[in-house]
Amino acid sequence: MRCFDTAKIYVKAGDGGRGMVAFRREAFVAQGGPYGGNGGNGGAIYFEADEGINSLVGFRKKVHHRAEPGGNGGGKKMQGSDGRDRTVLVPPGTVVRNSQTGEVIAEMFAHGHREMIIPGGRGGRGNASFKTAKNKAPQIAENGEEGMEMWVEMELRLVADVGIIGVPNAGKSTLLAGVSNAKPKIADYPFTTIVPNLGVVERDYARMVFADIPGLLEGASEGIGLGFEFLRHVKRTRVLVHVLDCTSKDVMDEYEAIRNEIHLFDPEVGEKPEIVALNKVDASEEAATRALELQEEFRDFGIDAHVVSALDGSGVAELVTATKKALDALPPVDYEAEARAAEARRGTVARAADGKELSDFEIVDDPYAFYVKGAAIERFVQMTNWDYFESFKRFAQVLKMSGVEQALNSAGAGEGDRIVIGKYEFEWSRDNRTGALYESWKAKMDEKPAGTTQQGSRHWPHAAG
Ligand SMILES: Nc1nc2c(ncn2[C@@H]2O[C@H](COP(=O)(O)OP(=O)(O)OP(=O)(O)O)[C@@H](O)[C@H]2O)c(=O)[nH]1
Ligand SMILES: [Mg+2]
Repeated sequence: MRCFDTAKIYVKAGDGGRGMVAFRREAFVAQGGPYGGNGGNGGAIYFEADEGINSLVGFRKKVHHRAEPGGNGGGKKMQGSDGRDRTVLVPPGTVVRNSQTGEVIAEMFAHGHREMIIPGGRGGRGNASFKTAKNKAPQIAENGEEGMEMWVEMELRLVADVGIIGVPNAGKSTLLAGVSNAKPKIADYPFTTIVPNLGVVERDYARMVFADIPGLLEGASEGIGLGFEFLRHVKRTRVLVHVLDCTSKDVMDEYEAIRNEIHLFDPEVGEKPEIVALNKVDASEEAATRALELQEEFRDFGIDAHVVSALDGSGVAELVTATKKALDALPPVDYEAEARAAEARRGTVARAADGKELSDFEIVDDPYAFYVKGAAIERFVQMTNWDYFESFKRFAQVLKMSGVEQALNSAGAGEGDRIVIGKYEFEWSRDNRTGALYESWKAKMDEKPAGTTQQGSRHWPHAAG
């Protein structure tokens, strides 16, 4: 079964720009201070609900969505430019989940609702930012933080005011086509409609959105048949139009079956105002007579039932008028409150390393290497620019301060063992005197092919420790 109301896409925030190492060189300034600017921040990924879009089908063609990286810092303390944000437009009613964890990260209900999904990577600091009383001429700068990437799953929950429900073949799609501009699939066998159709109905200068809810049948609330998927769509409608086929032998049984399903699925949905359409009265004399009897029966229950023919349109205008009256009687939807409530229901998307300490890590080893796993230490390593010896020394310092060095030594890491932190791999050495550090840094720099940078290289080993 193909379903067009879900999609899976890849989003990535922009990487932060690299910080620069530069020194002031001006006539009459004898000892120029550090003058390297910070990198700009990467662009963020935003989602925005737009009523001009009514399905997720377009995301089949466009799967990857990336925000712009930040610019690198320049000399004269020039800050790199911030990367442009990327906004992904989705139809109102889209629920966005982290596809790995299943966690809901945004609910895009009202038109215009805009939300940041992933923050951009932070710009790396240039050497001007590293100046201290002790080190007046730092030769150190950071890489920008990598922008987070994520696969997200989107599901379109219809935002329809009116849900058309009924057993298969009752005439739901025919009714939707009759009242609105929609062109649903209509055929003389059950389950023609497997994707909910939406139709916009204009009445008295007001707009109502009708949804043709397909495939409701007994057992649907337990996930049997097609029903369960679509029952979810009924949730957000405000009024139900229940279509009955008067040519059927057991109209009342069918009515009860659907009511039971809805009630089992969600009692709250069962509480929504319901209007009954006694359909197909044009089909035969019997159907017309039966319709009038049924109308009486419903009246006894206090239910407003309309005799209609979705096919030739008789009674349909009155049905729409009654539907509008039922809608108008309900309190208006407070979309802003809904958006606030939705936001309160979930946590904010934070950078993985935010709020984490460098000392929050664990050591995992296998025959290949010792892995140091911790969001903050991984970010630190990723942002280290190995081109500068001072960065390398700072790295060695951080390994000591955070307790990583001690943990690796206790775990049995020995001379020449492989250490992996995030995407970077190192060779372990217990000798961490400055001279030894410098030798190993220099050896690796010389080894590096000319013209390459270390950015993004997975296996550029360094001695450290
Ligand atoms: N005579 C007559 N036939 C109708 C009427 N309404 C629908 N039909 C016919 O009934 C059959 C089913 O109609 P649909 O509108 O596809 O029914 P549905 O409820 O959407 O069915 P599913 O999508 O399969 O659940 C089609 O052959 C329609 O032409 C009506 O008012 N009179
Ligand atoms: Mg249908």
